[in-house]
Amino acid sequence: MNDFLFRSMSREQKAVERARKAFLTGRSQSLEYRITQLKNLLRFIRERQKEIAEGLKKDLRRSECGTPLYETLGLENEINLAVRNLKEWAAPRPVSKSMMTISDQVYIQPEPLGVVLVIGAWNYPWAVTIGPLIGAIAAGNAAVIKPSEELYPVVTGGVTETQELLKQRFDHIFYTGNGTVGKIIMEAAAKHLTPTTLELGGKSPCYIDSNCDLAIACRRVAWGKFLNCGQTCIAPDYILCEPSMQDRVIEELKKNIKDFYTEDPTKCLDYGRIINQRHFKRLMALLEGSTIAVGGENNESDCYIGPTILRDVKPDAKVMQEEIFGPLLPILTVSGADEAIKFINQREKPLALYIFSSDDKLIKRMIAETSSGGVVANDCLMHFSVSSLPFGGVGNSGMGCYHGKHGFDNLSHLRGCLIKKLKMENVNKMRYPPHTVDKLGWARFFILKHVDFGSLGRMMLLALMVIFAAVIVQAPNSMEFNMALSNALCAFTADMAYTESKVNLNIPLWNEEIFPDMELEQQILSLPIRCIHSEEGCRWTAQNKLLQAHLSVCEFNVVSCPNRCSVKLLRRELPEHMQHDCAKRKLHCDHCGDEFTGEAYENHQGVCPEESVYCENKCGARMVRRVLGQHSVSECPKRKLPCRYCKKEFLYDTLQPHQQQCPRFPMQCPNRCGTPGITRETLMAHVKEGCSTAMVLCPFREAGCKHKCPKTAVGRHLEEATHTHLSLLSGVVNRQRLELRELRRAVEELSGSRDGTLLWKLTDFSQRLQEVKSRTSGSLELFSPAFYSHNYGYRLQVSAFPNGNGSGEGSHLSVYIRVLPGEYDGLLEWPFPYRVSFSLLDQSDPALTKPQHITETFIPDPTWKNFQRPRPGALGSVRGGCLDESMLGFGYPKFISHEEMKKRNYIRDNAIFIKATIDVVQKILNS
Ligand SMILES: NC(=O)c1ccc[n+]([C@@H]2O[C@H](COP(=O)([O-])OP(=O)(O)OC[C@H]3O[C@@H](n4cnc5c(N)ncnc54)[C@H](O)[C@@H]3O)[C@@H](O)[C@H]2O)c1
Ligand SMILES: CCCCCCCCCCCCCCCCCC=O
Repeated sequence: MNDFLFRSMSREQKAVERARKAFLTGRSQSLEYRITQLKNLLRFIRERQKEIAEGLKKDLRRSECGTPLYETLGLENEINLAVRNLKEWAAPRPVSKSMMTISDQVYIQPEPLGVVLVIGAWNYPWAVTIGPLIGAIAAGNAAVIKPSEELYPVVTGGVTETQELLKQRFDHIFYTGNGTVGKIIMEAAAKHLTPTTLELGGKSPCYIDSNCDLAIACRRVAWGKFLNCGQTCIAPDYILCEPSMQDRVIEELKKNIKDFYTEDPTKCLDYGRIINQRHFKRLMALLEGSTIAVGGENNESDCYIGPTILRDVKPDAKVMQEEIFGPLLPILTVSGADEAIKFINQREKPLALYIFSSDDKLIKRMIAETSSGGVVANDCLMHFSVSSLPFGGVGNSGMGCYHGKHGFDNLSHLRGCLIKKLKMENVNKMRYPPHTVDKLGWARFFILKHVDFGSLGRMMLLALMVIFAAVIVQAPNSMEFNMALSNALCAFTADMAYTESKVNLNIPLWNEEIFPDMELEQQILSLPIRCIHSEEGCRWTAQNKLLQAHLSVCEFNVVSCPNRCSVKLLRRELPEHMQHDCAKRKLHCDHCGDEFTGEAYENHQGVCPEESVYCENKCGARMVRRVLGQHSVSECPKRKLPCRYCKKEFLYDTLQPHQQQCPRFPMQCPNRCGTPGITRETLMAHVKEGCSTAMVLCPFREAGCKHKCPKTAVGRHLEEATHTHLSLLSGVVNRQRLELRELRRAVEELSGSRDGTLLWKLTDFSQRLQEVKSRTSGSLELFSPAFYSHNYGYRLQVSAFPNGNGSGEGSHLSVYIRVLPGEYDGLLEWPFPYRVSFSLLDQSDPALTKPQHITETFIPDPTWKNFQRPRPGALGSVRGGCLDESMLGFGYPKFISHEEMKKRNYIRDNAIFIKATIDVVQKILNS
């Protein structure tokens, strides 16, 4: 493949391409290679046990022991089994021969398929991914693995990536998951005619017969159902029992739920959680319409659903319409086994069927009259752990199977092999034209006879065929032929008796009588022959009668291992087998000297306490394994230890340096104040703020107190210096008052208008008027904000006496204007020269009546003192207190009478508006 093409491929294409390329090198075919890979896989599982269990704890809240118990131990067993038996599984498998193939080699040769795609699910992610992988490796395949995205989203990707993967060509797809996706997988596989294994699910029924020990049955059902929070493909989905048993079944299940998971399963480490909120919601919806007998507690945020039992569930209830895959256990009542069988058969074929009964006949009958992927009597789930049983579904629950040799076979192509020689053409003549009745008779004989010959029998038959061939050629249709054949058979059958072979030939002999022919027998036995294993390489030739003796020593003869390990192999392979492979061979461990069988030795390897090993922490130390534990825990400089203070883990030799910087390291206050719990990271703050002996400034430092004393003496200082602090504070108040005044002035400056118009609103008018009227002396003058006659012009202010002053006092509203000291006075013409107008605005609605404002206008009297230039430096307003108050404003003491004011809407919402306008000549405005 050229580099450019490879780079332009998708991630999935690349993975498959890489696997295929590796497969085509042929290296996965050698048994040694397969065994090494399996052993590597075993080591990986053992080394990563902790991480594997931790991952599942996070996903499913599986307890730490749950994962080894239900997943990885089983995988270890599967690998050991494959390693032990691979040679036998992968060897050619001789099959029975017919007369037609008696002299041929006929066998099945398992061969690798190529690249297998394994798609796993999330509920037992290791069992359903690595399990098939073991079969794939053992069978000599390459494999691409796609675990469920629930577990490793970053590594694997989700549906899109899987679908991309499915576009590739595989030699087998092994899918575990739900049936809907199963159909997608099959459809994709069909494009390349890829064989597919589908490990699906379904509703696995559990029939509890009235004839059984209910306490034990319910204990086993409760275990099988609530394990992994019910998320087990073969969990009992629902119970079928007779109505009279229902209450007792519920009571027993309830008792066991409590025994396994305590009164409060939320706190029990052995009780798991639902994988995600989507499934949580799905399960909660399944409860609709059913009666909860036990449990039902739930918490969505924690994905928790307690072990729940539903009673009197009807077949059409929601919970009975799909695989539950969660901790809900419906009970349906049936009249007995007949109805249970009918109920099961009316539904899709389940992945598992559970029957609890003490009646063996009933168990056998239920097995005979139903169908399911697997069946277990008087227990749940346990068939999954029996490697010799095929594990898989049927119909809707899947197709194909695995575990042990079944996985090997499923992922191998079992190739039929027939190897003939270009000889014995005379025998073959019976199939060549011209076809005759005699030839057909012989063909019938050769085709229909299936025999299992021992080696000697085979040889005899061969002799028979030689004779047959000779005769059929010379006298194909004569008496002579029949006689010769009969004689030959007599010799043959005599020999059979002698060898005690089980050959039972029922050859059609045209009803002729058979008689012994000693001479012919001798002739046959004296024939020079080659060893029956000559094709395999045996060079032995001698008289026929010596064959038996030869075979007992022939290197090419198949023999059973004398250790009774059940392996059959060529005699010449025996020494090698007995020395290296035999599971029952005796071995001494070089390290501890103990004796083991081969099988036990394999398990002993890697764990022998006397073997010298390097420290796993890579500290370089070497020691016997026996002391490794002690070394790792208490001596190894590379062992990990948690810091006593911050609890983070460090290598032993970096712990010391860490503690010199650890932020949680306990420290003493340098002032020796004795405060406990100070750490390196809090020390600075403590010394600065918390330490009782640290020198601190007086709290009145902002007011000007310079006193400094230990924190503990602050109280005394505060008592002693009350006077000083008060006078400092009054200074602060005065300063702030001045600042406030300054600020107010600045605000007024900014808010006052600069276009010669003031619109001034006086609120609460009647209250103010009332207030002044009730006073015995003095009047109330209200001041407008200051405003400017124009930009850079005169600074002015209007004042009003609500109750009047001078001649208007008590009867009128008086209005005046004042010239205030302003910023630009030095630039202006003096005395103030511009015409001034006052208006009291009529607030009537202009849409209803034309407003009639009261307006008075005057030209300033140039002799009036207040129209002269104000004293420089006297900036401010009258209210600011900086203006000479003797400088009276100019205006109208009788601007408008109180009576007049009431007539129209001069007062509205208790407010009046006074408008003042300064007529500045245009020339000034333009300048
Ligand atoms: N027979 C068994 O051995 C076995 C084991 C475990 C689970 N199950 C069954 O699996 C089901 C639960 O698993 P799940 O299906 O929820 O697991 P899941 O969601 O993990 O899906 C299974 C696999 O299918 C892939 N997938 C999902 N949608 C896909 C799509 N549209 N195209 C291609 N691939 C897609 C996922 O990536 C995943 O690898 C249950 O029915 C259970 O009984 C069966
Ligand atoms: C005598 C002590 C033996 C303990 C052995 C326990 C083995 C338990 C086997 C449980 C099987 C778990 C089912 C896993 C199914 C995975 C596929 C489906 O979801």
